[in-house]
Amino acid sequence: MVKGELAEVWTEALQLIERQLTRPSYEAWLRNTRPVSLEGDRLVLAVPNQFARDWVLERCSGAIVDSLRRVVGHDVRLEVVVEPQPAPPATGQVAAATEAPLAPAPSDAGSSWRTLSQPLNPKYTFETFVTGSGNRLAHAAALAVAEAPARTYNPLFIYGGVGLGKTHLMQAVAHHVLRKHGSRVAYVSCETFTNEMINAIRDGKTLEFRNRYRNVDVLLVDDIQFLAGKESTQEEFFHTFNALHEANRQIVISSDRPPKEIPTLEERLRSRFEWGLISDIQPPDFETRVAILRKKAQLEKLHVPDDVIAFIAERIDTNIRELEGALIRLVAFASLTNHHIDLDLAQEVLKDILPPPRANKVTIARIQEVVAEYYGVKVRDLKARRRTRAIAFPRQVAMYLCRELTEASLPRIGEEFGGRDHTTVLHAYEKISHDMRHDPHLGRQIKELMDLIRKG
Ligand SMILES: Nc1ncnc2c1ncn2[C@@H]1O[C@H](COP(=O)(O)OP(=O)(O)OP(=O)(O)O)[C@@H](O)[C@H]1O
Repeated sequence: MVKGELAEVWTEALQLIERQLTRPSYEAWLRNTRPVSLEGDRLVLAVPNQFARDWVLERCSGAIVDSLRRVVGHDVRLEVVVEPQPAPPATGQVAAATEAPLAPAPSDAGSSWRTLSQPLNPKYTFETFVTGSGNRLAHAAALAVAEAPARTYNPLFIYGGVGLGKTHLMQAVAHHVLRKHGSRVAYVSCETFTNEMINAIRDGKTLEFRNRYRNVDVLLVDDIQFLAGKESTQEEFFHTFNALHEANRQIVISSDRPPKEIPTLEERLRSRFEWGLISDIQPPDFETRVAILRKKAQLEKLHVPDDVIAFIAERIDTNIRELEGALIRLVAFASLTNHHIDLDLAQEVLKDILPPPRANKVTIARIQEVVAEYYGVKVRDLKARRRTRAIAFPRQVAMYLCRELTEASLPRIGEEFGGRDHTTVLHAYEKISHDMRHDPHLGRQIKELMDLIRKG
């Protein structure tokens, strides 16, 4: 398997493995693994030392093999080798991190500066971030902050559900600031901040810890909800926040919920988080999901037909990580088994990971299936360019039902019927509505079809 594909497969597998292990175990042992090769059913994994090798083989080979089976669709034999150099970070997010993540270290900061920021994923930039109704405001605010740190919203607080792009957006700010201003940027997860603080206390180096964090131009802290219940970390973060804010430095924070819903967050911190701008990210709508998949395919130079993209986008509607995961799984499977990617393959390969269509959710695909069967034509014909009367009528009925029973826009319905214009859909809708009023027989057919479609 070529390197890029292997990285993708491993990225997806890591996301599944992560769910099966405790966070500290995952961070300690799997974060620094590197996939070396996957030939046939043999996966070679590199770890930094013998201890890690023993641990991985003894404690998580089951999780690894199990996750890989789900990604590539067959059993995999695991081989772990020791690679003494520090392996490049290989979590889902940073698998391909190659560029130097930090701005040039200020001469007085020395090596401690280098250890301050976590590595950035080179792919998480504004250029690769697709905007849509759910994230437009958060994107605009992040861009404004990146363009002019500490001059617009300070702090910027971004919150949203799992896998909706908070980390991507935070790191896009970091990349942009580094590139444009060459400033000192620190991107850390709340957990890293906490761990570093604990270590500093243990090693009697609290002063150094403070100086490091209070000397940056832009501080980005991811997943701040993990401050909940950690009193001394909250205390420390409070002072860091004040020092930076007073010195007119930019602070960007992300969380899975708004400040007032973070339990046991001290009032003084909560109110500070609310000083600047609070912006949420909502799940993407269908068009944005399609655009994200297209962008991903384009960035990875993958050819994925439009109907396959629409199929995945229709079925995964809440989590962008899962959306991308489904695409990667499909591409990996097709490449491993030398298959051409089409809708049949997508349905087969993704059947275990896609949520079942919601019982009461009527989709365009469902309407097309029912109408085609009812009138004895093929779904393929409904989507074809042909205009014969025998097909035109069921097609118009199907378009009418799509407009009545789904929330899809006219252009989107047109897209699903062989890329027809939205005016064609509107015409079909008006024609069938008109005919129904004059033809009770047609009225009964439509009613019958609606019942069949809703039965699911
Ligand atoms: N608008 C977008 N355009 C392109 N890719 C996106 C977008 N939003 C999210 N992604 C991709 O989806 C994946 C998950 O995003 P990310 O890790 O930023 O989510 P998150 O909100 O931080 O999740 P978590 O709550 O688990 O920390 C990433 O691969 C990211 O690149």
